[in-house]
Amino acid sequence: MAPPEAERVSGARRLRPSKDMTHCNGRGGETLGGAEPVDGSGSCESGADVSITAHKPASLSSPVTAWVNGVCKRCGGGMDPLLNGVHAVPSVPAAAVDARAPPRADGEVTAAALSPDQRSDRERQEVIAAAMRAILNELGVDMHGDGIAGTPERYARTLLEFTAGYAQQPAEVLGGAEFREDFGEMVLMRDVDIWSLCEHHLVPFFGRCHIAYLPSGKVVGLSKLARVAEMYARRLQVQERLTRQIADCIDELIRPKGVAVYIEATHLCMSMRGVRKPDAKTITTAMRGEFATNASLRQEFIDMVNR
Ligand SMILES: Nc1nc2c(ncn2[C@@H]2O[C@H](COP(=O)(O)OP(=O)(O)OP(=O)(O)O)[C@@H](O)[C@H]2O)c(=O)[nH]1
Repeated sequence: MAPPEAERVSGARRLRPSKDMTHCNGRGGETLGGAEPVDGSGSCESGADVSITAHKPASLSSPVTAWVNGVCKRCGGGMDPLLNGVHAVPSVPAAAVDARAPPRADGEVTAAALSPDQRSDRERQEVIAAAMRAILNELGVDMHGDGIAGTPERYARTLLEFTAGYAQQPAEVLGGAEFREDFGEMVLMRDVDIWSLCEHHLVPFFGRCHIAYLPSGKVVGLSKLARVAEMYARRLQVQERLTRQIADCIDELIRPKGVAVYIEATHLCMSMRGVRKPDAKTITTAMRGEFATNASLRQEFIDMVNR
């Protein structure tokens, strides 16, 4: 008798087998052929909104049953986004695992490949976790330990946090916190910590950002300057682009007489790998308006930053 189709469920549920299923080999590894379908066995404790299909693995005497956060408690294996690895597959579109973003003329990395509208946050997390599980499997990591078992899901949440800035828009970040004020001198916010991921190696770069502007009839809520920096830092970046984006955003949103941004950062891709120069620091600046045209004002800004 042909096995029933997998049912789409969420929360704790029963698993039903499908002939299209890939199988657990008890090691969270390769696909096995010829496993017996299991009629209505298995349950899921993950609460994940995915369709999961299950077969009785050839190498196991009882069916795959217990899933916790997408991890099989029997073998530590998970869901293979490439449909050919580990024993269950989340029901996300094939396009969901295509990490290629459409190229943009200005070379900027967009979120298009990371957050298509058709996918929920939960689905995105599952796709990333599944890809991470495949990577860990490929590295030969034993996924049975208490600490490592939930790492793919943990990593997915972390990566989404690191890139949360893609979902934010400048106007929302500013939130209308502009106040008419008769103050035309330089406002400088120093020492804003930034943590970002370099788009080349996906490892952190971090440092300090200093933002100044010359008000033109209105001032902006101080926290919003730091929020603008945070929004752009929480994306895959290069330091130069991050610096430019912060300056342009403030320039366009509040139309001051000038904006200056100064970032000093350490790139772990240069410290813990590659050329291995842990003390190297990169400084980038972006000057707009009077900061670009008035050398003494620019110097005053630099002096205040380095004071
Ligand atoms: N301009 C710029 N370059 C960066 C930034 N972050 C990382 N990089 C550089 O991006 C470059 C990528 O160079 P590739 O030759 O493609 O990569 P790679 O073989 O890993 O290079 P190495 O880091 O030299 O080992 C490296 O030189 C990195 O130092 C950044 O924020 N700005």
